[in-house]
Amino acid sequence: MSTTRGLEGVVATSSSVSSIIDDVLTYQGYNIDDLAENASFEEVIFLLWNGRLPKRSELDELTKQLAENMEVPKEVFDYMKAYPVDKVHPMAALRTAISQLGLYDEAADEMTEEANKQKAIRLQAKIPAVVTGFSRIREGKEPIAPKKELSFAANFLYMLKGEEPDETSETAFNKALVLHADHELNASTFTARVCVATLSDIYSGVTAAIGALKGPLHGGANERVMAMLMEIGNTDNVEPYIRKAIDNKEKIMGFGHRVYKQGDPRAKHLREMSKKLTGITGESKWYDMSIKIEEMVTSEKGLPPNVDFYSASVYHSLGIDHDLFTPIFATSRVSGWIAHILEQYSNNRLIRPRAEYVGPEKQTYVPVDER
Ligand SMILES: CC(=O)SCCNC(=O)CCNC(=O)[C@H](O)C(C)(C)COP(=O)(O)OP(=O)(O)OC[C@H]1O[C@@H](n2cnc3c(N)ncnc32)[C@H](O)[C@@H]1OP(=O)(O)O
Ligand SMILES: O=C([O-])CC(=O)C(=O)O
Repeated sequence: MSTTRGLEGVVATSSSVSSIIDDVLTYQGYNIDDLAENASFEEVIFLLWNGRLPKRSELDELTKQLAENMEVPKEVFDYMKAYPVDKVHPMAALRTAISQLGLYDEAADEMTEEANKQKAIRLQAKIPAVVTGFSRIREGKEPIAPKKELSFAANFLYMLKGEEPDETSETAFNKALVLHADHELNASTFTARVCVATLSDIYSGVTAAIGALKGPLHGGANERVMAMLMEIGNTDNVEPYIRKAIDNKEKIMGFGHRVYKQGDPRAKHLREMSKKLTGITGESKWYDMSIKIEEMVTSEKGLPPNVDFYSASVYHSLGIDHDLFTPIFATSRVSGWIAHILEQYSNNRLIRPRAEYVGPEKQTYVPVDER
């Protein structure tokens, strides 16, 4: 038996949800550049789940179903109020709350295609209320009920802040949601597929995926990019800070990727958004510092930025708390997880690879008092 560390380059399934070929990312064959410029997040959800873009009436129907399912059972918020909120990371709160949502879904273990599609809508619809509700509760405020007439992106920002976003913020947030929606067999999506391939339910699959996304080598990197920018503080400090990190062989958050070698095609959109939004807020230092870091890490380490690098200054400019960056990633990525979960169910086989045994052999049991 031979092993490949971290399963690098291993093709573990076939999928028609999204592809990365020669550093080009497509969702169901649509280039991400095209979608980022033109699509609403609701259209992308439909695309990922159905394999084609919706007609107007289909988009209206999905939007209506999402709006009707956005509210979260009161028990979920009551339970959140009992969390040690000042110590709990929002990703941990999200992981628990999504698992808890399954307790209040009578169809949680119903495995028909129709039941799973309905649960998919309920999960996608409720995740903004869960993320924003926790954010409000930890500030000692009540969660805000969604407004049915707002877009998915606008509703998220509305429920977070209590006021409807301006058009620039809504457009930027929608674009960020589109850019994060799916990404082939990344670690959290693989986790979701492994989980549901046992024929476990969709809530278990999404809960497991949230756990995987939380880690700093995956979705958790965006929050840490902002922590790095805050620590650096200003453009003059970039050079010595990054030099030290490179010399000490430290991982620089927001750089590198297992699949992309020339660069992550999502980063350029986020870079543009960062430039625009930091210009509007009058805090262009976050963008200027990011550009300087990118120049240094790219030229000295040959590592281009990934999706997490510029999303940090984008979300910061939208006035979002830094520890909500990864839950926002999850709010978008749940659409991709669900697409992969439904695809897995439709052609399922248990995922159970092998491990090469490298431990001791031919051991003989010795009673505990004789060891
Ligand atoms: C949405 C996402 O998940 S995008 C990724 C988000 N994660 C991050 O931004 C965290 C920082 N980046 C990383 O840790 C890595 O680049 C990963 C996890 C994304 C990819 O990891 P892998 O494909 O396993 O690459 P691996 O970690 O083995 O790195 C290969 C080499 O490049 C170096 N390297 C990779 N990324 C970085 C980085 N960000 N900073 C410094 N060095 C790096 C490694 O130290 C290693 O060097 P070595 O061969 O001298 O030991
Ligand atoms: O594909 C990966 O390994 C990580 C990533 O960029 C994503 O999940 O968006």
